[in-house]
Amino acid sequence: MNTEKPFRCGFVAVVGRPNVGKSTLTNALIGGKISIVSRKAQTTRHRINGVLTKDDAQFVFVDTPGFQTRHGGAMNRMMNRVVTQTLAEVDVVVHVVEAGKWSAGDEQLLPLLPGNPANTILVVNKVDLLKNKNDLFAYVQKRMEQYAYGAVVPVSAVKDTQLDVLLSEIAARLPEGEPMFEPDALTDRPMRFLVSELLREKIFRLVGDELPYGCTVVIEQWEEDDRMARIAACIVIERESHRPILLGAKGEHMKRIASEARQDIMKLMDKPVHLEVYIKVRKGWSDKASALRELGYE
Ligand SMILES: Nc1nc2c(ncn2[C@@H]2O[C@H](COP(=O)(O)OP(=O)(O)OP(=O)(O)O)[C@@H](O)[C@H]2O)c(=O)[nH]1
Repeated sequence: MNTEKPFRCGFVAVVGRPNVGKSTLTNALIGGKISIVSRKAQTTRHRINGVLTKDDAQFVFVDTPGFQTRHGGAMNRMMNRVVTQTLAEVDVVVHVVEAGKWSAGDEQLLPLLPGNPANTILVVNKVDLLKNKNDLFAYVQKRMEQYAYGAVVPVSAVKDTQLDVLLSEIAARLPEGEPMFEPDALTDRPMRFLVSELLREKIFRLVGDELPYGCTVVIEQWEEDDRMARIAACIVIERESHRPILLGAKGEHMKRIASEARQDIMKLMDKPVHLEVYIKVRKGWSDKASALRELGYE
């Protein structure tokens, strides 16, 4: 008789209102490495945030595009549909909330959670900030009255508390199956590619709905030694009129894009990073094969 535990592999979505600690948690689970897969290489429609491979399970963390609360009306409804669909397609949903806190943003997510709650795990993050741990019980009880989560795991993503418990709760809910990715394949992606993807992600998140056409990010300078890295990145836009959108009032969009990207790149490279980001206009670049080649896109 074969008594070995079967290997499990599946998709996990981490959701929650802004600032509850989703990125911190995902990075802590993946082991500090941010792994991004090129969309072209994807075997699935989901955008993959990272993959964690253990002895008995592979966890494929996917992004949940569309969840935002700043749009009203039709836009919001459309966005919500995307979220609902993603959450219905993944194997496990991790709903992150902040210990002791519940706000309108949390409330808005409830109707989007899957109809069958057994594979949805409530993660109560930031328990390190709780003054009185006894309050946790009443807090969790309230959450369970709203939605019958399959499991509840209080954690601290920054202090690495209970993350192993969370992983085993997720693993138990993944379907049996062979790993979809080589254990190290994703972390071997060239660092430059990851950095440009990180920047693109920040741009998309901040001004994605306003920029009428996509823009591309080209890494123009890369100097690195054991102690630090100096990176210069250029955001190539198609029209001069897109520049003010990217810049924002007093350049605040660009500042935010660069500073958030820098934080992530530092985590990724595990050393201080000096990041310079500037904008270049390349008229109609996306139509021109030669321009694309020049920019490193075949
Ligand atoms: N004390 C404490 N702070 C935490 C914990 N997890 C995350 N944080 C902090 O909470 C803030 C938000 O964390 P993020 O991981 O950026 O949150 P997010 O949910 O990904 O936020 P969005 O990207 O805006 O959706 C950061 O300042 C984190 O350092 C935790 O377990 N304990």
